[in-house]
Amino acid sequence: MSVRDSAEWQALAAHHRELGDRHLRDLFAEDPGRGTDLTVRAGDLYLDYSKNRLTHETVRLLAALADRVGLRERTEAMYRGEHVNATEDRAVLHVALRDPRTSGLQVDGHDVNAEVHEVLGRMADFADRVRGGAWTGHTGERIRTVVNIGIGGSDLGPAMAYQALRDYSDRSLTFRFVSNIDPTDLAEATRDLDPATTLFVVASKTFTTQETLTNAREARRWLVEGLGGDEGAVAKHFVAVSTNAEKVADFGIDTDNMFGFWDWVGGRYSFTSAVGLSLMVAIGPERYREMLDGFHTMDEHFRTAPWEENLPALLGLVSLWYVDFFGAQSQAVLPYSQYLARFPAYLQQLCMESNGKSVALDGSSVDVATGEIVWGEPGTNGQHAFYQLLHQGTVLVPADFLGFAQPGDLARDRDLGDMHDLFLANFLAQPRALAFGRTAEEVAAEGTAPDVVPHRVMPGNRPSNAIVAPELTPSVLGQLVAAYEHRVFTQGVVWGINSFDQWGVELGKVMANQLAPKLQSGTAPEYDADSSTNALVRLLREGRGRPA
Ligand SMILES: O=P(O)(O)OC[C@H]1O[C@](O)(CO)[C@@H](O)[C@@H]1O
Repeated sequence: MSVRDSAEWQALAAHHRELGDRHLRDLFAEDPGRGTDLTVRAGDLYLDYSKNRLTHETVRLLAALADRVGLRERTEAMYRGEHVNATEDRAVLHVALRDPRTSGLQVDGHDVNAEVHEVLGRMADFADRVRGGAWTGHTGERIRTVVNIGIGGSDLGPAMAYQALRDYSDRSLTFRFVSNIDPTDLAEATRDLDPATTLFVVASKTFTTQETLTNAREARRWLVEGLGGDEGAVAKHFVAVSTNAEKVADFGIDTDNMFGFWDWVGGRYSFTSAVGLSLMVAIGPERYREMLDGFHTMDEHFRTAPWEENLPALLGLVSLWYVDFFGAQSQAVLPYSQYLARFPAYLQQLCMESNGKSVALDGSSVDVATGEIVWGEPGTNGQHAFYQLLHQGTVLVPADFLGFAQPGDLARDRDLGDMHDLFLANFLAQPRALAFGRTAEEVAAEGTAPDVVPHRVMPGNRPSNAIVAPELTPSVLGQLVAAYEHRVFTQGVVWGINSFDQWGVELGKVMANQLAPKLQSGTAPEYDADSSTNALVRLLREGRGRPA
């Protein structure tokens, strides 16, 4: 039976018909306790979801829907290591990556905790050696720059987190992240580097990804050439992070220098696996453990808290309320922290690769809307770019505002507290303006010319969440990312889809492999694709000075 036919879904539909047009101004006027009642705390995070178009009754109905679809049972099945990724017949155990227990959970005949901690130990040893200068390059010099080569889940997590936790990173080391197969990405990243002091971390779950292997090959060529042509240099300057030891060895990286993980870690859920190696080198094993503990705090909260007090579940259920009952198609994520500049990009993969699905677990087509377009920019930059549409446009865009009471040590040491207050004032003002707006009467009362009044009216009733934490520490970052991971899972369970596969990205990869020889060949190729692609191939070949 489709979730749509359930009594719980129908109750929400009926409730939406009653509540749909109610204005947040009225909801706040009717319920003075709303601004503190519709909030929840988990770990260091405080979620205020009162500026959403809902009431306590909505939350009760959404919680009933979560029960109806068996969210609790599905969560337990995931944490137990059942193969909840049915289309790939795999367990989904990213929560085990941050579990502080060093042994116990048995899955498919393996002690998962023990294996996780063995790799974490090796990572810590390696990170300490690079940070302390004991790991030296081919010429005996210490490493000064770490270049992470990976894409998707093997890039976005560490790249986002490195930026988020710069305040905690070893400033004597430089970190760069190369992902795009556009040759300019690698060329720019290595342009001013000395091969003798550069270490490459090649991260790829499968170790078959075209972008990563091509970049890694070019990086190796650059390194070997730069160090006098000695292939022996590779061992000191390349380490791998992967599940595929065979392919790592084929590539020419000694598997002693490989940090493994497992097929039960999905790419976009892999940043707390060995994929976090570059980050661990940056912030050190101790801070890294604090981050893992932050993840674990949220994992336990999600597993145990009742839905109405469950921060990730509420995030998922409230967003679903907009997607399925208000027809919202996108979700803005607006971090008021420059350190979180890459957070929206990270969430794009997490949310859209997970829940951009139109087939249910049983193979039928879904009959409810799924997924959302996730996007955003750090405040206040976004305010001067796209907020106009959020305030007065015709589309409904629920937004998550993220804010931190303290700006971090660097800004604090420079005594920039007043500046941070201004920043926070913006963080407070925007959701308030979105929710409550400004009426025509209010605009006219300010002496606005009558013909301009309609242009200056702010309709309000635009929903948002505020997520607040004391400071962006490693632990808080972990809590935040885990909250969004479980938000995605919550949505996926209600929608009845598999949030852990990504078949939709395969076809483009196959076609790219078919088209590459047509661009590369020295003679005019056979034009056997569609007429549009054929014409574009011809144009690009001409542009590259090749016979078309
Ligand atoms: O880590 P790998 O195997 O190189 O894959 C990179 C990315 O490619 C995808 O498979 C598809 O985009 C992602 O899920 C994954 O994070």
